[in-house]
Amino acid sequence: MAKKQFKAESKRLLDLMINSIYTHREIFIRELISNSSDAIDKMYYKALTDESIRFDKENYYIEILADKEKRVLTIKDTGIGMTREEMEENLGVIAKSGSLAFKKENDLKDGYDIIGQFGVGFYSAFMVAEDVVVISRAHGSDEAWKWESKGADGYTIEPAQKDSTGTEIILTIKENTEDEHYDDYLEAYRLRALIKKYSDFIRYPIKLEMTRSRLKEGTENDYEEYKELETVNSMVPIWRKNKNELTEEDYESFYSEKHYGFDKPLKYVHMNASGQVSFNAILYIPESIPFDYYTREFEKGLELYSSGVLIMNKCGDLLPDHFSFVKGMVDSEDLSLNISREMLQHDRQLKLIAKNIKNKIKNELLAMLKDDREKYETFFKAFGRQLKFGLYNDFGRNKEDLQDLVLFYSSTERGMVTLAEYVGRMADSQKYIYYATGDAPERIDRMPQTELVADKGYEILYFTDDVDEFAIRMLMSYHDKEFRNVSGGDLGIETEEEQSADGSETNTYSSLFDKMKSQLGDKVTKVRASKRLKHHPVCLASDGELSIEMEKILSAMPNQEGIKAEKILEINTQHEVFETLKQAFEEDAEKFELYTSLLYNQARLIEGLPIEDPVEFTNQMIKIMK
Ligand SMILES: Nc1ncnc2c1ncn2[C@@H]1O[C@H](COP(=O)(O)OP(=O)(O)OP(=O)(O)O)[C@@H](O)[C@H]1O
Repeated sequence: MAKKQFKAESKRLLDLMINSIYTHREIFIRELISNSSDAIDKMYYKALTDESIRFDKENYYIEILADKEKRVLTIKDTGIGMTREEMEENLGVIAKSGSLAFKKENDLKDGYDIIGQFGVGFYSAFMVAEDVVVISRAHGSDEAWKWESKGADGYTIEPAQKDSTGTEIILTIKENTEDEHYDDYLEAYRLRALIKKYSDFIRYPIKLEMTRSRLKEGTENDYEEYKELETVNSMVPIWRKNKNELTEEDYESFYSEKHYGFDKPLKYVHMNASGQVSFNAILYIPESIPFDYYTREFEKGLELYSSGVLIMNKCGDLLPDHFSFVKGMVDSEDLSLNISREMLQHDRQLKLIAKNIKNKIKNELLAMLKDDREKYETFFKAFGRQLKFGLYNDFGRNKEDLQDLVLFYSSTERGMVTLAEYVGRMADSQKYIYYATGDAPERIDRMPQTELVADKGYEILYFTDDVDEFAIRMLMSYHDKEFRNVSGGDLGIETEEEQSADGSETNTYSSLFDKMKSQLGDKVTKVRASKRLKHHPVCLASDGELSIEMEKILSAMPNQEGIKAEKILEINTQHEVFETLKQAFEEDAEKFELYTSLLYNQARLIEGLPIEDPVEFTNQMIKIMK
């Protein structure tokens, strides 16, 4: 029998195929199963137009058998098979796809499931096999043919024996090497996992031969091994089913089957989109935070399928960072896959799908916020931080998507509120949206800086997360209402009369304040009479771009230690302590110095800032206690 040679280009191509197209050897099984599925599909389509063919479902399946001793893995199907010519054309010419040709000839529109299109998948078998035999009998033919190849050397075709229509691919699996454990592909449990991973939604049964053991008949503890075919794949993808037929339990079991999380999903969304781009998606919002969510190791993304075949485990491009908590899958036939089917060409369709998904998640969250507040707050507890990071990132580019989804603790409502709710409640006289920063609501409640705003009866948003103030600064305003830190300069509250009174107070005591300032040096930029303090003698404020809270956060980061907020020491001139201070200013320089230092340190303590010299501070306390 004459050995036919691959054309020179084909040889190189085959070499490329085997060594560089695919990153994971294991996908050979996906490729061969997809071919078998295509071959059965072709029978199905033929039966649609040819009355002589009956398509009885039970006769169409794929079988996978592994023989460890002989190192042989066989993939059999009852599909359309190949004639001798088809073998020549499809297996002898790389990048020739009989499946694509079939799709074109039969004018199959999108929506049909034929998977093959590049004419290369078959050769991935050479990544794991040293020898590949294909025995096939075409539909309507009574002869069978055997194709055999060891790779780049070429192939042979000869007559063969086969009783029924279909194809058998017989792989002699390579010996193990230091780097690669080829034996894996002969282990039933491993094969089962691979089939589940890549080909779970192939529409025809994939039957895997499993070795099991049972008690020998007539014996009490004598076991024997036997072989049994087990259907491994789920076949009908849940996302193709009619939504009305599916129950909450169906979605929940899909969530756990796919290992999207160990929790119960808080919400699921089933999308069937058509139009500019058609795709199906099942998305989940988890109930609890994955343990690695707020770490660098966390990888966002959705599973991506094309015609039911897994293309990517985590396609990050499908989700914006601020919705990175979403789990689930997308299936679309409109994607431009690259030849390895492992990646997508950066494509318009994918962008369109991502945009649709983003809008859908946003709307679902808004709906949850409106209709099920308790659930939304559970969600926000877990992932609210990520939404706030989203507001801050990319220079606030996503604020339209996110500003109505964030919640903050409210001083008057004693619970979480939206910005819209806050603004809706604002009094006519109120110019700004006020916020205060601190570790916890209870601590912020007691902050002297909140006194004036709270006394006016205005609501204050409590920022307890590191990211809050940064996010809000990026947002700048909400529906034309600007944000104001209660510790900041102009609070827009005082009447003109009050303002000039405060101004004149600062003037009245200017020499006293100057003296305090010169003692404190660079520690503060200014000492002034406070407009906001009611019951406390002293506080720190900052007028500049950077608040004291932001300084705390930034200085905890590496290489940011030098960042300082402008600090202003504010003194309550109505407080009785101020009387003592005034007296000391007139009469006792040493006492004045002591009081200035103590007041400054108290202001730092209230602000949650460390005291620069704790020993000196306690010595000073002892001095006044004596
Ligand atoms: N099990 C099979 N039964 C019938 N024909 C097959 C079978 N396997 C492969 N073929 C034929 O061989 C051709 C080449 O297969 P190959 O896997 O290389 O490419 P493909 O499936 O067409 O495209 P892709 O590279 O996108 O998978 C197929 O198009 C099909 O015509």
